[in-house]
Amino acid sequence: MALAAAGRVLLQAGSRLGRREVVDGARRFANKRVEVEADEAAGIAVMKLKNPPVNSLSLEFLTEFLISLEKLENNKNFRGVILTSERPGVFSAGLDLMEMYGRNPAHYAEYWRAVQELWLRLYLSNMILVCAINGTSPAGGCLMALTCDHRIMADNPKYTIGLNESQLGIVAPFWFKDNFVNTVGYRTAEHALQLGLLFPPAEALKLGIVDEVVPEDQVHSKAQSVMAQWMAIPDHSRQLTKNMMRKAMADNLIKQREADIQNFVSFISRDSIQKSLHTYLEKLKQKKG
Ligand SMILES: CC/C=C\C/C=C/CCC/C=C/CC(=O)SCCNC(=O)CCNC(=O)[C@H](O)C(C)(C)COP(=O)(O)OP(=O)(O)OC[C@H]1O[C@@H](n2cnc3c(N)ncnc32)[C@H](O)[C@@H]1OP(=O)(O)O
Repeated sequence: MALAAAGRVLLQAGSRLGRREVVDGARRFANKRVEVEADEAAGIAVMKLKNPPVNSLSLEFLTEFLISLEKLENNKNFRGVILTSERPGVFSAGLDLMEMYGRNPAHYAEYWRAVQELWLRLYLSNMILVCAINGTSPAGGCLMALTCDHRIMADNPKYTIGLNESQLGIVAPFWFKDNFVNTVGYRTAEHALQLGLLFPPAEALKLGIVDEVVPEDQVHSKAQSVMAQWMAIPDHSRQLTKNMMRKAMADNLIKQREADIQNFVSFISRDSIQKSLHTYLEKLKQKKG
C-alpha cells in the first residue's frame, strides 16, 4: 500500500514535469533523462540512464526513471530489463549532491522519499534486472546495481564501484548497508564501508560486488545472453524465490520509512555535514582545474 501511494505521488510529480513522451514505432520511449528500448515481442527492455554529465540521481531523474520502470512493470509482456548508461564511462555518480546541499528540510524529505522509492521498486521488481555497468558507479550508483539480479561490469581499470559515502563525510543508511552486506558478506562490508572503498572491476569481481567482468565492447551482448538464461526460468518460481530472498529486507525499510526520512533530514541538515559536502564539492571542482 505504502509503495503504491508513493508511486502515485511520483506519477503525479511526473505529469507536473510535463515531459512529452517520444514514441518511435512503439519500440522506444523516452523522457528527458531515461531512454527505454523496449522489445515487447522478446519481453526485454533496455533502460539507459541519460542524465548528463554524470547520471547523478537527481529528483527529476528519479521521478522519470520510476515512471519508465512502472510502465514496464505494468505491461505483463515485459519480463526483463537491462539497466545501463547512455554515456559509457560513467554508469552513475550516485545521489545528486546538489539535492543534499544547501536545500531546506522539506526538499531533503521529498528527495529521500524518492531515493527510498527507487531502491524499493528496483529491489522488489518482479522483472529480471540485469545491470550492464559500463562505467564508474560510486555510492547510489552502486546501490542501483546492487538491486539487480545479475551485474556485469566493463573490464576497464579506470572504472570503480562501491559505497564511498564515508569519504564524503556522510554515512550509508542501514538499507544501503544491508543490501551490501547481503551481497559481499559482513566482514568485507564492514571494512569497505568504513573506508569508503571504491573497487576496480577485477577486485569488485573477487568480492562479489559484480558477477562478471567482460571486455568493454562485450558488456551489452553479455547482458543479453545472461538475460536469455534467466528468461528460461519459469517466472512464477523465479519471482517467488526472489521475493522470499528479498522481502524481509525491504519490509525492514517499509516499516520504518518515515523514521528513516526524519533521520536523513536531521543528519543532512547538520552544519558539520553540510560543511563536509561543501568540501567534497570543492574537491570535485578542483580536480578539473
Ligand atoms: C546516521 C545516518 C542517518 C541517515 C543517513 C544519512 C545520510 C546520507 C547518506 C546519503 C547517501 C548518499 C549516497 C551517494 O550516492 S552520495 C554521492 C557519491 N558520489 C560520488 O562521490 C561521485 C562524485 N563524482 C565523481 O567522482 C566524478 O564526477 C565521476 C568519477 C563520477 C565522473 O568524473 P568526470 O571526470 O567524468 O566528471 P566530473 O568533472 O568529476 O563531474 C562533472 C560535473 O558533475 C558534477 N558531479 C559529479 N558527481 C556528482 C554528484 N554525485 N552529484 C552532483 N553533481 C556531481 C561535478 O561536480 C561536475 O560539475 P561541474 O564542475 O561541471 O559543475
